[in-house]
Amino acid sequence: MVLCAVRRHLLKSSSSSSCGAWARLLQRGCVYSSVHCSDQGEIREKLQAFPGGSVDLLKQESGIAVLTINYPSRMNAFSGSMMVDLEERVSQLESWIDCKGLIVQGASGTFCSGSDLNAVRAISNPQDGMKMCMFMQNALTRLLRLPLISVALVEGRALGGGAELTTACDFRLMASGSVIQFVHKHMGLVPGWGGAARLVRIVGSQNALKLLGGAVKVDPELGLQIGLADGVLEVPQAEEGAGTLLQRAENWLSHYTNGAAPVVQAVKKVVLSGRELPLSEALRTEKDIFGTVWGGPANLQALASKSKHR
Ligand SMILES: CCCC(=O)SCCNC(=O)CCNC(=O)[C@H](O)C(C)(C)COP(=O)(O)OP(=O)(O)OC[C@H]1O[C@@H](n2cnc3c(N)ncnc32)[C@H](O)[C@@H]1OP(=O)(O)O
Repeated sequence: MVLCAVRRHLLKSSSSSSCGAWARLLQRGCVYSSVHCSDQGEIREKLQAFPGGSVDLLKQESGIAVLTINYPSRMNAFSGSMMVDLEERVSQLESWIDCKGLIVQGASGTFCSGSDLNAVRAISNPQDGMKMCMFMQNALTRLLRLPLISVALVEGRALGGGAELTTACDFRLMASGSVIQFVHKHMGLVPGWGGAARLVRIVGSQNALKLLGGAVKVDPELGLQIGLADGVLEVPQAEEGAGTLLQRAENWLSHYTNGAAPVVQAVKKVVLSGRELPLSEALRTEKDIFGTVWGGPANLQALASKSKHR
């Protein structure tokens, strides 16, 4: 119910800024609206029965947030309570007015090894499996639709649901030695957190079929070649200091997040509507979003500075 209220608030504030089509797109953030509202409590309760680890959010003054998947003793696998945590962190990001960027990373040198297999074994009946899948589809769809530019910083392994999580970000940066692998077939599964639908849009259906059908290990070189990776970062040597990989990722992301928050957010919104809406609706949405930045502070400042684009 709380989540529904947040969403209503978001929709209201989006509509009042004359972005009706954008508001409708946000509304689509709930892939399964019944999951989002009425069944939410029941699913949350079931997921909370499998505790462990956490998903941590650090919002920085720069407008860049860091989301950390944190369960090192299980290679950052998602326990049930971490799925609920993730959804709550996404809600917090949805209501962050000054957001510009997000880095999604794993704790302790590895990204995420998918679902916690202990929880998977305990909820292996199809009904509960589908509810978990719908919950994660909703959370990850809302993550991808945030009005900010997101990047998955993949260090170590991103396996199964962890590989799916990388596709819910706008970009993927692979650290040297890292691997993204959709291991689902080896587990007698297919992606269920929306990872297949998103993968097809990122690498095309031929490559997606190869990656899923062959459970291919994607290293940084292959990642760049097929467009799954947007960049490769060298893992810094120990003497260079802790946290340096994250700093490198922040530097990389800053090329896209420099500038005023409303403009960065508008960039993401026009791209998202272009990708998700039919052309006529996307054009109308683009016009509405254009209206929110035209004559705005960043636009007026740029006009006053007589800048040349050399
Ligand atoms: C729709 C979602 C579908 C899914 O995500 S299904 C899950 C897909 N993921 C997997 O199957 C990953 C299975 N794990 C592995 O392959 C290996 O543990 C992995 C990640 C390559 C790491 O190998 P190693 O470096 O040799 O380390 P290790 O095996 O000793 O693991 C360290 C501890 O972490 C645990 N762990 C790793 N992945 C886990 C998982 N997904 N769920 C639950 N526990 C997991 C592992 O059991 C081990 O724990 P412990 O030290 O034996 O208590």
